[in-house]
Amino acid sequence: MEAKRKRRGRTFRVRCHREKSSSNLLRGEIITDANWKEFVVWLKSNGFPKTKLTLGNFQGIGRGLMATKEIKAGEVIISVPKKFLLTREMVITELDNMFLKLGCSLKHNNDNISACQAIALYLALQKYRQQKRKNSCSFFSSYLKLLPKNFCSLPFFFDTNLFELLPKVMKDDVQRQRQKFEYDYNNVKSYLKTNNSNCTRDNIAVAPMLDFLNHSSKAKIKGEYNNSSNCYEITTFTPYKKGEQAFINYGPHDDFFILIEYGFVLSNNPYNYVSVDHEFSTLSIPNETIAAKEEKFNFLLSQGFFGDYTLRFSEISFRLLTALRFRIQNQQLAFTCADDTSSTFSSTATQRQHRPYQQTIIKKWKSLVNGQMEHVDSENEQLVKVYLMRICEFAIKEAKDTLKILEKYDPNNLSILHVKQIWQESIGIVESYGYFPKTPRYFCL
Ligand SMILES: C[S@@+](CC[C@H](N)C(=O)[O-])C[C@H]1O[C@@H](n2cnc3c(N)ncnc32)[C@H](O)[C@@H]1O
Repeated sequence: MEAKRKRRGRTFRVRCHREKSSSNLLRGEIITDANWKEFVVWLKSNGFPKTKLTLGNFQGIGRGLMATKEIKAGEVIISVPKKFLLTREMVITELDNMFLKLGCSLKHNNDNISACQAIALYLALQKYRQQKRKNSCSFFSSYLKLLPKNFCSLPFFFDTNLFELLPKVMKDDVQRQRQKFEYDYNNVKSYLKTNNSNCTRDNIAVAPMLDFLNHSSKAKIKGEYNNSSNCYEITTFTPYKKGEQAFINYGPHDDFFILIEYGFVLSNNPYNYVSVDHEFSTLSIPNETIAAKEEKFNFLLSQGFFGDYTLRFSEISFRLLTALRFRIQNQQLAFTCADDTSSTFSSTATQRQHRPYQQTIIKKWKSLVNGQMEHVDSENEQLVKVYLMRICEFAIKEAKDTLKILEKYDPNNLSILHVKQIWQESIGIVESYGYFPKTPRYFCL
């Protein structure tokens, strides 16, 4: 009796409310709108295998799939029969039917369209029909109604100002993605006019239900086509309790890639990295002439060691270390040849006398690359640490300067938050590197 009275008290209710809120945060809320109900009926009436998953809304993530019962490690969580897969072939058949119904007499050359282009065209036409409130005759119409209404968080859509605040490596990839889009778009236009076009073959498919699964780098899964059941199956090796969100793993991707391709970022993503190519190139090394720097960069290029220098959580790329060990050797040599302060690596006549030094440097460096030697020597290793610190300081400065600029932008804009997180993660990575002092020091060598 006493216990019962206590359970009805205010503290109990507050605690219950708090527990409920925090479990909602983890578990999300089930979505039961008309579109979802129609989708479930469509799946069932067409023989889609039963799943222990339902659509939910999860705080901080959005829609995803929730376990309706306990799921054990090793269970197949989704099995998509072939007829539910929106493949290139399936879409082309649907497009042909659509064109026929529209009275289009043009014979499209289906060899000239890739899977990605055909699926995009099909989805765009379906969306257009939906907007015009025309009845869809597509087998997939119940699924198409559930596709996200917008997808604007990709850097593809960033305006020039925000685009300029992305790390350089991301900018290059976004530009490539924009060019690819332009190419695909033009190819689809040529296909519609039945002009000849050139398309590279790809192999993608859209899978109802399966495509509601969100990504987690911790999710352990296997996805493969089962030839005996003719289904694409997802097996999870991560168990889930009833009410938890189930995830798949889109691959070992860093946040640059995830933001560009999927429009979100993860915190503490173990695959994140900081690119320091620019910092390496602009590093000022005493006694290194412009000609010597160029010669060294050309040498690194010829050996396949130029660029792609990265820092990861407590890990410096071998490429960066190896390039640095090579690049700063002439500083050491410049100390030994104090009467001549110009570069060992220059090609001027006065420097030819230093060719033997150059040969020694290259020989030592090749031993490093082959793994025959670990370091050039202790002095070189000391200098490597000094220059690594400089690189870290420059990388942190760039991140902090960009974050300062981002402070002026709308703090509630999702894309701004994503870009901020990218730079904050960069600071975390650089600071995780042991040589870097927490309070920045600037060197004057
Ligand atoms: C295959 S869909 C997954 C289902 C999607 N959430 C939906 O509502 O249809 C992939 C998209 O889901 C979102 N997403 C996936 N994993 C996420 C995560 N861990 N955090 C935030 N958004 C995520 C991204 O917008 C991504 O482009």
